[in-house]
Amino acid sequence: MALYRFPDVALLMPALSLPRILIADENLAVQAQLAETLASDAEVISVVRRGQLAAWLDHPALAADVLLLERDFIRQDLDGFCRRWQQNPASRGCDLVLMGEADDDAEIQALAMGAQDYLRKPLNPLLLQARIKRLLAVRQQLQQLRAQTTTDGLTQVANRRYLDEFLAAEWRRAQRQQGDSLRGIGLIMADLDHFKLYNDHYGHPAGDECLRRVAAALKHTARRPRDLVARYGGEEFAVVLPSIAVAGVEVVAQRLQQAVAALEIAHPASPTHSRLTLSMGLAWCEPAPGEALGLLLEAADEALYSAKAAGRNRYSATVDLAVVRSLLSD
Ligand SMILES: Nc1nc2c(ncn2[C@@H]2O[C@H](COP(=O)(O)OP(=O)(O)OP(=O)(O)O)[C@@H](O)[C@H]2O)c(=O)[nH]1
Repeated sequence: MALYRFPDVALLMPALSLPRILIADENLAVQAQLAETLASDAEVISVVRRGQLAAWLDHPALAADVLLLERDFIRQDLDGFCRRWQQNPASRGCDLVLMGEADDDAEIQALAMGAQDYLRKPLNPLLLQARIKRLLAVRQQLQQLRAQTTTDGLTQVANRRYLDEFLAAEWRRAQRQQGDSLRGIGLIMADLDHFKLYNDHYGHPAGDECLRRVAAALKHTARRPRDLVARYGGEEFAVVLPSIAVAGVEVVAQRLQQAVAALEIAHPASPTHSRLTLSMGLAWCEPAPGEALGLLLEAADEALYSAKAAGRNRYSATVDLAVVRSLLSD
């Protein structure tokens, strides 16, 4: 599957729209029966050819919550399909339910292959509805739980744990896409200037409110579907920019700086500026096979340090890891 889908934290929040169920079955009578049974609980999409299924699964915007798959639809290599399904990050967010004959061995095999459930044919509409409702309810609970464990409680942006997961997945994706012109990853480490003095002056609750407003402004600014804003710790945020050219990183940094300036948060205790400002370290990389992700973080961190040392309220030049690599090998 060509396209990669890693949900933004906001997408992990409980969905407000109906869940989407993709039904892959060549039998039109079964399709009609399923569509009628599930229509009140889900948006139902019918797929009757294998090519259509691949197109749906490959397209992140069309992502489904559940794939209801007739065993014979895949024919010879059902086991291989299920294995690829589990390994592929693009399908990780979608539950797999197999349908087939009323046969214990087939059901055991389906569950062993990683399907969430097995529906026996001929389908009993009430049983089918009950099973799918239960699956969707569990799914929603898991999504809520995942949202809690991946979101920073104070600022509601991604937390450090999700950042690590996200960056590692993007890094691997870029490593797989050798030759792709847009496989560069930008990383901006942003730190509020003299935030200790802000806290000392206004108190911790005001400091917390300030962090919330800045986080919202960053998130509003880095808003491409695959951009990620995360709280790295304390008053430091990380902004990940997948599929970006090196020149784009500074453009985003400039916008982030403007967005924080536009908040016009007074900071009378600051020795450098009368309003709250950000310092940012910028790094960019086209990851080579085998290259460690830690280098990108280190580069952005060091660049942040130099932006602070140069007087704050500024961003560094973008550190291109290819240049660092060639300097190291000289
Ligand atoms: N209100 C509030 N403050 C926090 C939170 N997390 C970290 N801080 C504060 O952020 C401040 C960070 O201080 P420093 O690391 O010394 O840096 P700074 O004052 O921002 O100075 P520079 O980074 O050098 O510009 C400390 O006072 C922390 O207590 C939080 O969740 N809420």
